[in-house]
Amino acid sequence: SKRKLPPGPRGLPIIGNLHHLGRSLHSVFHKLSLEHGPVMLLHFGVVPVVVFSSKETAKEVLKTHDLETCTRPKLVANGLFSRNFKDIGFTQYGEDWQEMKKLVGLELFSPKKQKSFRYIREEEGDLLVKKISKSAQTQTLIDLRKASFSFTAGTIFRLAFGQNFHECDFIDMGRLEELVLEAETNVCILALTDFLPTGLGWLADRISGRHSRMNKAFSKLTNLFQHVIDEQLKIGQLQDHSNLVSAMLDMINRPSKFSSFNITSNHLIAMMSGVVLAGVNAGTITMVWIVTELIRHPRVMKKLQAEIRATLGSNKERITEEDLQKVEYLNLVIKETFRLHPPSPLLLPRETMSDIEIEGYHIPKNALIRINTYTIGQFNPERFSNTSINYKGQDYELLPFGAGRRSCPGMNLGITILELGLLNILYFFDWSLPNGMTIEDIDMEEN
Ligand code: HEM
Repeated sequence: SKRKLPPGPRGLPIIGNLHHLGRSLHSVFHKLSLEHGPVMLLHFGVVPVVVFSSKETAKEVLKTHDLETCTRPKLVANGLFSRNFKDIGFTQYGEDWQEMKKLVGLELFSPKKQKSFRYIREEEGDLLVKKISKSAQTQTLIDLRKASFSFTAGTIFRLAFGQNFHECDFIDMGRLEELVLEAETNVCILALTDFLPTGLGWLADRISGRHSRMNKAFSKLTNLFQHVIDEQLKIGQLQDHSNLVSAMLDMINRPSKFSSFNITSNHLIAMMSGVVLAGVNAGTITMVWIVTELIRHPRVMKKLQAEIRATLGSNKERITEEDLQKVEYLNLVIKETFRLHPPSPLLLPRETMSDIEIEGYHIPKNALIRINTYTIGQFNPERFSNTSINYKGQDYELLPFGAGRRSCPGMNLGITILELGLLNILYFFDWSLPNGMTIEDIDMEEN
């Protein structure tokens, strides 16, 4: 009596028509789901992909069937990026993942660590203000993406890697951003090996140069991380565990003291890559969308700045973390932007570990699952004022950090960095578009 999954469009027609559906996978899924409904079966080559695009079905997957769907598929690009699945984000569900999660819980995200890193976040906020002030004084344009990247990456690299990239002699921020973007683009590539029958896809990826492009992008990032590791080794005092990298190096050097989990240098590199991709990109993207939406809605921008300035007082010299979470309207703006522009619009891919049933549909074992939070956001235009809906993973209409076992472990840190950056940007500066540009000129399509 089980219902069969409703098929989406098949094969060649979709390949021929993809370009008019959008530049990104999520905009393609969005448009298809408008036509085919909240549960949709697609065929990526020989692999069934099931897309869920409603809050009800997202809850079924992420809550009711969390345990049966919380592993990750072994996609080629993800494996290359994560040194054969040695990070947290792309690792299959099991003991290694649990150990890695415990490790970051202790060495990066614990309340004690977060407290000890507070000065780093605040200093990076000061630096952001200093940089923008310089441009303001000389009336030079600001590239907000670069400024946001520098702030977010600067903060996360310092607290996770113990490396200050603003004062670093082996790479500058601009080049770092290029490397991260290149890695990000490549980790999202769907290799043909993943979806074509054995051998055929493998060959196609080699002939097309796809495989070697991915490898090159990731090895550039690895070279950079090797520099960071060398610096940490030079500084020594690894046993202090003053950042995630030094803690992991200590565990690699003294395995008998930490015998429960055999950490290798591959875990370390994979972990560093994961932090860059998950933490730095999501934060930067969110900051850019928030300011973009504020520029497009000048009334909201004015009201927000007035509230921030009234709440914090008019003569502050610097923003500190005591100022966070005081401005309720900022929280609303963040939630609304998360709804419209979730930085990870399809979450990370999941895979069913057994047959399951959702809304009467039979989903087979080993199916690839995507949760389309982008469409869920577009389809639930409930406003958040006067509601208790939040982004922490209990409300399935708003899932910027995912939900369930594989949800984002960096949520609190990510929100702290985001709010600190926004308060600095909005308290000290007024913003407008470059000369001659109007709101209509802003390209809102997502990559
Ligand atoms: C605004 C900031 C951030 C947003 C919006 C965000 C969003 C997300 C999302 C959507 C996922 C996938 C969840 C899923 O598939 O269900 C994720 C996973 C993850 N995030 Fe974040 N993230 C942010 C900041 C951070 C930071 C600062 C870090 C670390 C420094 C981080 C580390 C991770 C890791 C390690 C995972 C993989 C979890 C797993 O698979 O078990 N994130 N994040």
